[in-house]
Amino acid sequence: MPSGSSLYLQSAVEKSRSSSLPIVVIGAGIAGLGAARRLHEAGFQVTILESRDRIGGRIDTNYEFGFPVDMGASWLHGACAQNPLTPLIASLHLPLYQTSGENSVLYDHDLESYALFDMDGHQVPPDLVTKVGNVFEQLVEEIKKLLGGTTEDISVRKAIEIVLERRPDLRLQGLCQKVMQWYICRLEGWFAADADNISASFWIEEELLGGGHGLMIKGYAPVVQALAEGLNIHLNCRVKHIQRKFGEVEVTAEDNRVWKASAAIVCVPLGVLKADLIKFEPPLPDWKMAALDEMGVGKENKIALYFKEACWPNVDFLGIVATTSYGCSYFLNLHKATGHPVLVYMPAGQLADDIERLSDEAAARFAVMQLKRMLPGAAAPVTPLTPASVYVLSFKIIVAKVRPWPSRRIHL
Ligand SMILES: Cc1cc2nc3c(=O)[nH]c(=O)nc-3n(C[C@H](O)[C@H](O)[C@H](O)COP(=O)(O)OP(=O)(O)OC[C@H]3O[C@@H](n4cnc5c(N)ncnc54)[C@H](O)[C@@H]3O)c2cc1C
Repeated sequence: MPSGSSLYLQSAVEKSRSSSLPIVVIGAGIAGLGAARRLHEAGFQVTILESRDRIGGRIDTNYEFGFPVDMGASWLHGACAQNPLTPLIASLHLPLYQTSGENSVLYDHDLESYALFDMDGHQVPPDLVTKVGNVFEQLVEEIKKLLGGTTEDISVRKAIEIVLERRPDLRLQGLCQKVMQWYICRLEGWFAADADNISASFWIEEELLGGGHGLMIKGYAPVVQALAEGLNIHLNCRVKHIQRKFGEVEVTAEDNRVWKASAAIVCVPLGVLKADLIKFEPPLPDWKMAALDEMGVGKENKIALYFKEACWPNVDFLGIVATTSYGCSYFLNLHKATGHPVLVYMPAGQLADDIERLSDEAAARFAVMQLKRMLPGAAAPVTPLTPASVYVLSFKIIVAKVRPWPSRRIHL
């Protein structure tokens, strides 16, 4: 028997179908465009309202270097038939470059195609990185045991601390300790948040689609454009108020334009809802507010550096190891995947926050300084840091899969 909410949904769908009013979708990121496309194909009238002057949201393919560089999302995580984007990507003949299979301990990378360096430019022997990777996997297993059977949650950082107290044999020293911090830095990059702010149970429970991780080497833009094709989209239209009255919805923009709709689908980032930037009337129900409270937002930025030629090892990823995850660095080498001599520096969490406070030039200098630490001889081929050779993108609000944890501790 259908539940109350599915009956409500069914009657809302019926009403929208028979209404002369459109369904308004708020936000033209991939979620909004995906929803609008499905509705359009099912015969509904749809209007999309987008606050920026472009579509795509946190998908942003930049062409300033003369070829596509994704400054927002760039991987298809889960390159398999079950991924709803797969048929679209296949129909557009967009090639994927696989950076790792599904069991990569380094999240979206394989151990085979990386080069790690210490702060003095010495390459970390690959077998040492593999050895630390094995310890990291043991840590994960211990954290699973720690959290098993409890509904309480702690941060990843806390979980690691507790496990290391219980299992001092997993505590590493010297270069191995630094490599372990790089693994943690990668975990922080995956969640776009520091280890103190990532829910350990969410991390452990997270399930990914199979098929590994494929880089969209021609950029994500064609996917966004295909979804948006033929849809009625209003740009520069920031919604500030959504009111439900008499079976209809009234959506008001910041410049006081009003849209009447049979229904509204809200596809703005979590951070926008958490910051209460859109007023709902009647207010959102308590269960939705509780769900918003339960999740946090994080940050990941990208700085793309364009070189005259590639002057670094032919691996997918370059990184610096350090005594803290904050001090570690991480670059994606687009040269291996695309042939273009571009490195993309990808800070996350607190580091992304700090870098965001710098000017674009200073942020780029910081990224180059990190590169010089790894490869002191690599600085010369860098073209002068003009806007044409550097592209910096700051996403102020991004959804991190983070859940706050109660202050109560796990009872050991
Ligand atoms: C640097 C970076 C790298 C990433 N890499 C990957 C990756 O490789 N693979 C991957 O799968 N994911 C990646 N992600 C995450 C991915 O980009 C996002 O999960 C996804 O794009 C979110 O889509 P969305 O439609 O939910 O939100 P968004 O893309 O944020 O879209 C929301 C839209 O709502 C608009 N909006 C906000 N407020 C209002 C308002 N009041 N009125 C009207 N419009 C409004 C925004 O302008 C925006 O266009 C990355 C994210 C970042 C920042």
